[in-house]
Amino acid sequence: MSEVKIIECPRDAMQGIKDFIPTEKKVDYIQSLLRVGFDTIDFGSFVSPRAIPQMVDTAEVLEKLDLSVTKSKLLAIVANVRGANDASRFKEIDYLGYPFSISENFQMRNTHKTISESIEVLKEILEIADKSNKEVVAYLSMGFGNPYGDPWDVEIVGEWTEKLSSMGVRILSLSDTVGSSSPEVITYLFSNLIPEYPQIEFGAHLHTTPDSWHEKVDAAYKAGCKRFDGAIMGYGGCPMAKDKLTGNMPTERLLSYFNVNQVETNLQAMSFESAYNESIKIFNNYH
Ligand SMILES: CC(C)C(=O)C(=O)O
Repeated sequence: MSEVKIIECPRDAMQGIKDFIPTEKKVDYIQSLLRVGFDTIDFGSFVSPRAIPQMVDTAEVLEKLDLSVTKSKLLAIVANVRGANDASRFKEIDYLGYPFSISENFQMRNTHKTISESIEVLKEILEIADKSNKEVVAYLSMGFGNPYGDPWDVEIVGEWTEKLSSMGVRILSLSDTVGSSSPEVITYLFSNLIPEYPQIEFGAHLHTTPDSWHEKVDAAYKAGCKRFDGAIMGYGGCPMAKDKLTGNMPTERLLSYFNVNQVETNLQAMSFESAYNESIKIFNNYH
């Protein structure tokens, strides 16, 4: 039995790559991840192809995956009601991931909506998920700090957690979209929010520079977080934050942390190695 959930995010790794990665290559890469035993694969997004052209073939990728080899669940990111409706048609998708930024500036940049408009969107997405037998994973983007000039403090994060909880969100991933978190803030937030909201599964969607991955994971794990997002080699980052683009938490670092600390992840080492090689093929060839 795994003691932590690891969510692999090929979507976040690929979404900012300019060269179009052919659908078959995406399928091979995601298919290799499906064999590893990750709790969830954040495999694609149903968003405007004008905003994120790389993800235009998410539906086609999904149709080509062989899901008989896996117990991993599938998560697709949606940024509006249209995307949620598109994703909800696929019974293979378990989770609709909704990025909700507590930075007005970033929310506008990411979805062309204000925070209060985005809350209305989230209400509708929760209803769509409910009707289509899916669960919403809400991401509190800029959850650990805000470099875009909007007010940010831990009380604001607490107020938004309360609001999302009252709306029925049951999985809330604090998201460090631009890698601005510090171990102190990570510790403070998880160790206060987790006991206060026992009905919520909290996750850490961390972005990081190579020198600070360990202190971030260590802070989150020791503060009680059991759900971690990562991407092999730390590829990717949010294209809407191009001025502050910071890579994802490298999955191999997460795994080494859990290995050293004897935390069971139940991942298949050999399959992870093949997936690692598959992802290197992609990221060496497409930029
Ligand atoms: C959609 C979310 C999870 C994201 O990729 C980010 O905030 O970095």
